[in-house]
Amino acid sequence: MSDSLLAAAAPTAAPGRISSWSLLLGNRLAAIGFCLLVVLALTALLAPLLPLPDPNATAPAERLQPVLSEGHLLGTDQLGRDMLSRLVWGSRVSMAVGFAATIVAALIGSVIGLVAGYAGGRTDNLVMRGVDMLMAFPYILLALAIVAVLGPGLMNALYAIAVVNIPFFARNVRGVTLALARAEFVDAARLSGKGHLSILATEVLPNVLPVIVITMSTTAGWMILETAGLSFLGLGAQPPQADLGSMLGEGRAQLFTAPHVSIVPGVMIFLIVISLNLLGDGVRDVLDPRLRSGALMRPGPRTEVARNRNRPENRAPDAILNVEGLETGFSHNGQYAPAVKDVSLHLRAGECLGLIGESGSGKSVTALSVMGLVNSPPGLIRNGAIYLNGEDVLAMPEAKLISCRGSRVAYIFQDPLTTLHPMHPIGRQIEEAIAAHQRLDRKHLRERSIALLERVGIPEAAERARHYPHQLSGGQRQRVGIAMALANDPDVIVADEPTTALDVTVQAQILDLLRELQEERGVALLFITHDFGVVSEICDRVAVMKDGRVVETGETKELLSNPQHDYTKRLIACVPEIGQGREFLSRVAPLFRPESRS
Ligand SMILES: Nc1ncnc2c1ncn2[C@@H]1O[C@H](COP(=O)(O)OP(=O)(O)OP(=O)(O)O)[C@@H](O)[C@H]1O
Repeated sequence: MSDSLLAAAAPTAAPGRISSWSLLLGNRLAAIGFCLLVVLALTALLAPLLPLPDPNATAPAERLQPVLSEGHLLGTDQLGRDMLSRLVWGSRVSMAVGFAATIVAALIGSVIGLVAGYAGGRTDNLVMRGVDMLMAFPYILLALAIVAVLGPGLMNALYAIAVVNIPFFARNVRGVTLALARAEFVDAARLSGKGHLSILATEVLPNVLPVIVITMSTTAGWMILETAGLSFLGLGAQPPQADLGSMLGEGRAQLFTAPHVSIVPGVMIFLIVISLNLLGDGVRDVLDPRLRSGALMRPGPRTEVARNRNRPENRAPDAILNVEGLETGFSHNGQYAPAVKDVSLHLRAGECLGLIGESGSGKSVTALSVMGLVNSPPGLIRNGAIYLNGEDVLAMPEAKLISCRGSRVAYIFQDPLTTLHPMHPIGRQIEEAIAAHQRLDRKHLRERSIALLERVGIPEAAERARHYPHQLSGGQRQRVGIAMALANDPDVIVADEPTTALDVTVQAQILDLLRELQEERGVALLFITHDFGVVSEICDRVAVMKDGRVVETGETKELLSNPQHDYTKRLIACVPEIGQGREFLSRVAPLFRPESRS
């Protein structure tokens, strides 16, 4: 278990607000980049105050002194000038030009990208073709051409480098803006009457900002290199003024006799660029709340399990799946908060257990914990045991757990459009699900996938197998999801609100299909829902969850006719009956006011 998760397993702390600053410095690499950059930038800024010799004062008698020679810490160059002094003054020039060019390119490029991506259509086409034309030239050739027109000199090098980098910003920002311009929260802002400028500034820009910052951080280093390149070619800093590129250029002739003359500015360029890149990554993480919470990090293959978890041994002997004392939570910045606590459930072969509760009560976290599918980070199973046919899933080796997914426990999710791959035909996706666990040749895979599609009620299955998810209706897609879950004859199917996104008639058909399949194959079904109507249709038993705990369990009929817990009573009261109308609303609304909640 990683350090952070060991920390997470420590006593629970209330999640507090952590400043962006401490988050940035908490990222070790970003902190190193930041400290390095501060030291380099301060040294460059304070160059006039430092006790350094004149960087341009030549001393032919002292030419090419080695590093650590008397009076010259970094030696001297071919004209006897002090390398340390030239390095500090040269870094000052290179950084100033690199940063200034970055800001100019970022400002102009981002505005172009924002306008093109937001406006779309013709404007986008026109603007982006212009940008493409700029990008079509090799950048160094373009920079050389600009300097050739404007004449050599540092300012002209700055303009040239800013211009050649504008397309990178424009392209990156335009790509993100294009997707954002069609996002629902932007539509909502439009509907609320906001103008284009205000939408761009308040809705789009904050989401694009991390992209701008990360592009700035990577291109700033790049631009310092490009400035150095132009100066190296004699088109940037003009003698006797030093910048890192011109120092490199001057050192070229002494590469073998006095390598320090080129190595010293080379190392400095490396340090500046690496510190910028490290800091840029850290800043991006702090700016994006999803990265900050770990939500965009690549999760591990299974949910982390605390080593010192309580592992209850008691379990229902005839159950195929036992969840005992499960506690799963999430840790952010070392602070752990449980999402489900002390959850115990059991499920027998051929039985359907409903898991019901309001949104956020912990149903999905419980269901995903069964196969270690809660993303870690930030997820952590801190306590409990999950027995599948008597074997503790949480103690299984990783390879075994992965092989159980789909073959012994399969999942059906709410929205098959997000779980089916949009680029592959559905038949192929079912074949892949089978091939993950069974060695079959192509012909048999195809036959089996068509048989499964037929079994779940897809008409003309052989033809439909070639269709893509977007060519099917919502109900048909869910049938494909069910076919995939059945692909390897699992013992348990976890269905996480499989009918919520469907209309009532399709919902009824899917429930019938699940019931039929369950009876036919003897599979155990853990059915997650908000809806007692659905529970009464399909579930043999039901567990009611509230605030991460199971508050009541029982046979469906018994629980519906004689609920014990207040919360269950309120949930049942919410099931409307035809013809109740206003009377129903006036009866139910007060039950869910804060003062009546327990
Ligand atoms: N990645 C996460 N980081 C932090 N908290 C999370 C994360 N995922 C879920 N939670 C929290 O866990 C709790 C339980 O969430 P869960 O998704 O299990 O609810 P649910 O009962 O399935 O709700 P719904 O019916 O809306 O799907 C919620 O409070 C949620 O905020």
